[in-house]
This record gives sequence, structure tokens and C-alpha cells, in this order.
Amino acid sequence: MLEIKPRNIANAQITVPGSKSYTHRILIASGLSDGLCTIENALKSEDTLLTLGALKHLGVKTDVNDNNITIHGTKGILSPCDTPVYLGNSGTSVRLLTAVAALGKGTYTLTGTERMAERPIQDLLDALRQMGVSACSVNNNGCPPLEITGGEIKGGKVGLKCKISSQYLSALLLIAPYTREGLEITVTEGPVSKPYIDMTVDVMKQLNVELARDGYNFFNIPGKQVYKAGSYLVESDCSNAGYFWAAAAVTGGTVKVRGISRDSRQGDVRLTEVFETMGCKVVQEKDGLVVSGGKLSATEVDMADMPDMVPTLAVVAAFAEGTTVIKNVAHLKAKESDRLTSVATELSKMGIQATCTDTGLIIRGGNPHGAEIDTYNDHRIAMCFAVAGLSVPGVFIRDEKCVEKSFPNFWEVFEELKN
Ligand SMILES: O=C(O)C1=C[C@@H](OP(=O)(O)O)[C@@H](O)[C@H](O)C1
Ligand SMILES: C=C(OP(=O)(O)O)C(=O)O
Repeated sequence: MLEIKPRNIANAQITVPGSKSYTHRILIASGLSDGLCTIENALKSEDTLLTLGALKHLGVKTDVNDNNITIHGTKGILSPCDTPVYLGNSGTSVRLLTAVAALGKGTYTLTGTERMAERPIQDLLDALRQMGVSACSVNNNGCPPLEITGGEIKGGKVGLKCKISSQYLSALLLIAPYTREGLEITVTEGPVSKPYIDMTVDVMKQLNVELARDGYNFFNIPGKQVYKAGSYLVESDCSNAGYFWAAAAVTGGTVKVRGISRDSRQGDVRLTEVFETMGCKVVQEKDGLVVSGGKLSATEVDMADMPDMVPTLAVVAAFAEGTTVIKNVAHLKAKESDRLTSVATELSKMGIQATCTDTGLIIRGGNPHGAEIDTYNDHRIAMCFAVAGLSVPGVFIRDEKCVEKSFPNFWEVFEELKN
């Protein structure tokens, strides 16, 4: 358990690691590419290393060095693997690699933690089946463990429900170029978490693959294409930057997160816009995005496109005057923990009235007090409640090591938050 001590932050400058979402995608696309790829500023955390390990199981040669990761592309020719591929509680790894396994040889078993065995994937399995792939949930409950049998995929038209996770669509998009006749994907529900689709398309285009789209509901990806090998620089992670902007918001200090641009395709950068409406000042500088705290007032906001920033916003809302309403985030129930319940429970322990509805959270701002925070093996709960501890005494974070999922050096960087 870790005690967080309140502090004044006059003017801090922080560097966060590379984006988790971009790292997963570029590792996979590189593994399918036609040659040697060099990836700089990749995030090396529990989840991204699980993706890398799984790629090795599929026959991809990789080298992790201090400055970069090199990947020897397989042109989509993957090896069979008769041992289960363990993917922890990394939803991105499981969803994206389920589709990759469909390109392989023989049957692959994908497993994870107990919580992973509760995180849904049936809509993606259904889409793969429409494409002729044998893809099933071993316990027949629409969740991992999964068995996927790889082989050549003809392609064609496919309908996909994307109300629970955008990762299903990212998964199909990433493998579509490797189908014989290409894929025409129609999204029949959703998608939620739209910016993650833009990140997927961005990576595909950077590796020279062609595709056409109509917004977020129709995608046409020609077949028989291969990702072109090259060098790739992963931009800084905006979700991880969010904790430090939140630190400025709750302490009234100023924090610059280096290397982040307001124009990033990572949707979570827009948390700064939400903070602006709550009374913070946001300035784009050449070398980073700066947030300064002010008097905070409540907000009403649709967070469907920024699900990972909901816990962070909820903690900041606890310090704001008035009642904050966070809408359209039912998909938070299927994350590392049921985040609507975890956030409401832990805020209540701090004396804040917080209620979950079926699709969101209602938080009455006030004067939170210290508490021992349970983290539910959920990195984002640990990191956002640490932010609350910068402003009120007596906040203790239980099982603080869970941050390793996405931000292994979080606590060191957090220590840099001082004058
Ligand atoms: O594709 C991705 O990299 C991610 C998509 C989002 O999930 P959903 O699409 O399931 O909301 C997000 O919560 C997750 O942390 C990363
Ligand atoms: C939901 C998350 O990740 P994943 O879905 O990859 O487990 C997250 O990082 O907040």
C-alpha cells in the first residue's frame, strides 16, 4: 500500500512513455509486414510485452533493445503454436490477436486472467465466423479462453456489432489486407471509442496499406496487400498524460506533458478540453501541452470516445463545484474492472456522493477526504486516485504495482510532480 502525500505543484514538466494503443498496433502490423521494422519510443509495459510475446509464439522474430524494438515481418506467414497464448488482462492484445490468429496455421488457444474470462468478445467471433473462420469461446460464454483456427481467408462482406468495444473493428481492419478478396465491413451497432479506429487506420496507412471508409460505419479494404516495413516513432501516451493534467486541475498548479500535441489522433488528448470547460487553462506549447488548474466547476459530458479518461475525470469532478454528469459509457463495465462501480465505490469512501447509472456516472463535487483505495487490479483506478491524494491527506493506494499494465514507471514520474 502506498501513501500519497499532498503537495503544491507550481510548474512541473513531465514525460510519459509511448502510447499503448499505437504500440500494440505497430507491433502487430510490423509482425505482418514485408521486412525489418524499427520501432522507437514503443511502450514496454505488461500489456504491450504480452502482445510482443504472442507475436513470438506466432513465429515473429523480435529484439527488444534499450532504444527501440526491431521486428522481422513475416509477410503474414505465421507459425502454428500448440501451447496456449497467455494474454493476461490485456483486452487490446486479446481482441487484436484473435483476428491475427485467424491468419495462422492450425488451432490457437488464447487465454488470460480470471477477469479476462469475463470480458466479452462474441461480436468479433461472430464476424470471423461470417468470414469462414472457426472461432469459438471455449466455455461458450462469449469470453476467453478462445480457440481460433487459422488459414487463408477469402474475405467479402461482413457485418460487425461494435457497441461493447471498438477493438473488434480494429482487429478486423488490421487483418483485412491479408484476405484474398479484401473485406467490406459494415458496422451495425456503434462503434464506441471511435478515436481508436482512427489510430488503427493511421497505422495501416503509415505502413502503406490502402483502404476506403465512410465515417465509422463502412470500411472497404482491398485484399492481397502487405504492410510495408520501415521505421516508426510511437507518440507519447495521452491517456497517461491525463493523470498529470488532472494533477494540475486538483492542485491548482501547472503541468506540462512534453511531446503531446492537441492534434493527436489519440482521443484522450481531449480530456484537456473537458478540463477547460471546468475552469482550467490549457496552452499548447512547442514542446508539450500545458494545463493550469483554476476554480473547478462541474460539467455534463459524453465520454463515449474517451472511455479510459472517465475515472480520471470522475476524480477531478469530486473537487469541482456542482454535479458532474458523465454520459454514454456503458462500455466501462467491460474493462479491467467494472469501472463505473469501482469509481463510484472508491469516491464514496472519500465522502463523495457518486452514483452509477446504466450508462454513466453522476458525481456531486464536494470536499473529499482520505481513504484506503482498492484498485481491483485496475491500473487506471490506482493512477487516478493517486491524483486525489495530491490534494487531500490520507489517500492510500492498495496494490499500487497494478500500474505496470500500462505505465511501469508511473510512481517515479509521479514523484517528479513538485515545484
Ligand atoms: O484499441 C485500443 O487500443 C483501445 C480501445 C479502447 O477499448 P474499447 O474500444 O473496448 O472501449 C480503450 O479502452 C483501450 O484502453 C484501448
Ligand atoms: C481498457 C484498457 O485496456 P485493455 O482493453 O487493452 O485491457 C485500458 O488500458 O484502460
